[in-house]
Amino acid sequence: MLALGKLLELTLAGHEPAAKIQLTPEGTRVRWLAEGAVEITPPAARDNGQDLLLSAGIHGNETAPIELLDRLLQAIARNQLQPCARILFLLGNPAAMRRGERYVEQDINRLFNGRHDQHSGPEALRACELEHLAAAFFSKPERTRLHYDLHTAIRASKVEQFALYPFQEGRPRSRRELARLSVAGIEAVLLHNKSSVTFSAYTYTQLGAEAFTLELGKARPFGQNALVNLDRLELHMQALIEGRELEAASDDLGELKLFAVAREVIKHSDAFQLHLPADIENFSELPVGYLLAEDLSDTRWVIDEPGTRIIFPNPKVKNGLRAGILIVPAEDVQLA
Ligand SMILES: O=C(O)CCC(=O)N[C@@H](CCC(=O)O)C(=O)O
Ligand SMILES: [Zn+2]
Repeated sequence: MLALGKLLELTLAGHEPAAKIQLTPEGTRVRWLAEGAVEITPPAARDNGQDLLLSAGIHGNETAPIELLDRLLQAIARNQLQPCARILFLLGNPAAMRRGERYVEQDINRLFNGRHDQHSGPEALRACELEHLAAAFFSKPERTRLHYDLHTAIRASKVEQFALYPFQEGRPRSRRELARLSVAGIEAVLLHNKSSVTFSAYTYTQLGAEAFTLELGKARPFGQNALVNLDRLELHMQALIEGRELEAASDDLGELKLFAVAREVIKHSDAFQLHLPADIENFSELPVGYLLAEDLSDTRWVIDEPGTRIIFPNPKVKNGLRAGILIVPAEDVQLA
C-alpha cells in the first residue's frame, strides 16, 4: 500500500509524511496537502468531472466516520478502488482526535463561514485552514461539487442515520442528491431554514457544492464501532468514487423522511435549564404545551406545534450556542 494511504495513522501520530506525492500503478495521484488532508486525482482519461470532499473528525471523538474514510483511502492506496472522481479527504480536528474529545477549546463546527476571524486558538486556526483547503479543491470550473461531512451524535437516536441539509436563500434542494442519500441508507433529512456556521454550510453557500452533514449513529471510541452499520453508506461512497451509481440515476426518494427546522433553542445564560430526561433520544416527539426549557428573564420554550421532535438537546453548550433543534415534518419542499 502507498504510505499516504495511512493518513489516519500519520495524523494520530502527528507525523508529516516524507514523500508528499505518490502514484498508484493505475496512475491515480495521492497528494498530502496538510495535516489530515490528502487529495486524490484520477488519471485524466478516467476523470468523470465529479469533485468529492469527504470530511470526518470535525468532532474529534466521532470515530466511526473517521474509520470509514480510513478504509476508503486505504482501498485507493492499495489500488482496490480506482477513482474516477477527484477527492479531498479531510480529518477535521486532528488535535481533538488525538485526545479523543469533541474539541480542544471550542466547537470547530461553529467557526466556519468566516466566524473563525472573531476567535483565536487551535480550532479557529484549523477552521480557517479547512476553508482554504476546501476552497482550493472546489476552485476548478465546470465540475460537479459534492461534500459529505461525516459525524456521529452524542446521544442515541430513534432515527439512527440522518442528514442535515444547509440553507441558502432561493436555492432549491437537489432531488438527485436526496435520492442518493436514500440509497445510501440515510433515513431522514433535516432541512435547515437559515444560514449557519458549520463546515457543510460553508461549502454549500460559499463554494457552490451540494453539501450535507451526515449523522451516523452514536459517538464511540476508536475500535468500538461494531454497532454502527455503515455498509450501505460505504457501498454508496465506493460507487461515487468509482463513478458508478448504485441504482440507475433514480430520482426516487424512497422512504426518506424530510423534516424542517421549527426553532433552534439557544442557550443564553448559565441559568438555562432543559427539562428533558438525560437519556432522551434524538427525534423524540414532544407534546404540545410541553415546557422544554427556561432561561434568564423568564424566557420559556414551550412546544406549540403538533408532531414536534427534538434533536441534539445539550444544556452543556457554551452560552450563545444552540442547545437543541425543534423539527417538524417538512411540507411543500422545493426540489430541483
Ligand atoms: O449530538 C449532538 O448533540 C451534536 C451532533 C453534531 O455535532 N451535529 C452537528 C450538526 C451540524 C449541522 O447542523 O449541520 C453539529 O452540531 O455540529
Ligand atoms: Zn459531530
